[in-house]
Amino acid sequence: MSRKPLIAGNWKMNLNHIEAVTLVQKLAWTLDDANFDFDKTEVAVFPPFTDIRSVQSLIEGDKFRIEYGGQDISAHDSGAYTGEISGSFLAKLNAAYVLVGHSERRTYHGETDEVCAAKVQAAYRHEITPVLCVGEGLDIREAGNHVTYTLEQLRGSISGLTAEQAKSLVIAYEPVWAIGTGKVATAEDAQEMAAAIRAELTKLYSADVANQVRVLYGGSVKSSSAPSIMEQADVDGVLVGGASLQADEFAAIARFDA
Ligand SMILES: O=C[C@H](O)COP(=O)(O)O
Repeated sequence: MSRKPLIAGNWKMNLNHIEAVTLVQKLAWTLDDANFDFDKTEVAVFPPFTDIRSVQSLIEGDKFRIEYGGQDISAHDSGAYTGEISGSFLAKLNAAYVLVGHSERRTYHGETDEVCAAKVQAAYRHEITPVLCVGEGLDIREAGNHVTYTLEQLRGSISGLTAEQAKSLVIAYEPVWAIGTGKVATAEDAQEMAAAIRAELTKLYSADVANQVRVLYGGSVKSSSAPSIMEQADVDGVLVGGASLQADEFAAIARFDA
């Protein structure tokens, strides 16, 4: 079963819509100059909501083969939910992906597994692929409970998901202690969790479903660490934060096998 690698850049709350256009242009040109093979590896960016229309216009206008998505989605489709963004709005902007349950949403906005499960469902209602984020904090890792904890978070966040839906799911394992800290989990840590996630999906669904799900690693990924992470059998991509804000560095991560 061959899963197409996904190199995803989560800009978090960085770059306004003008800066967004500059970055995407530079990224596309850098990859083109390097004869990047978009058939072999997918590249996606997750800009702030206010940037997405500009990013869409640029990508569609210049026929760049870069995908894009939202950093969050409302569990609701419309109504009195001030500040929230409906999946229907993201779909109208041709967003291919949406992040769900990023640790910063879970930590600062109190998103529970139940909320994440509703957001995953909202994404599927609007034919957007969710990139579901899971991962443990430092205390849990140090106590050696990281696999149990992360799998429990996974089960809670995909509750109600059908096998058909699960096949296209993307899961990002992001150990919280490695996010923005410069501490990268080892490639073996990433593989251990990616394999555990796939084994859990086999139990919940089937080996066929589990083999189609893409599992990414995220947490302080740089162009120097990406190749060994991407070599791992169960790791299908990376979710990059800080390093995705520099076109050259993000392009170098996408060219992990160059
Ligand atoms: O979504 C991305 C992750 O939170 C990783 O961020 P980072 O690469 O800045 O550590």
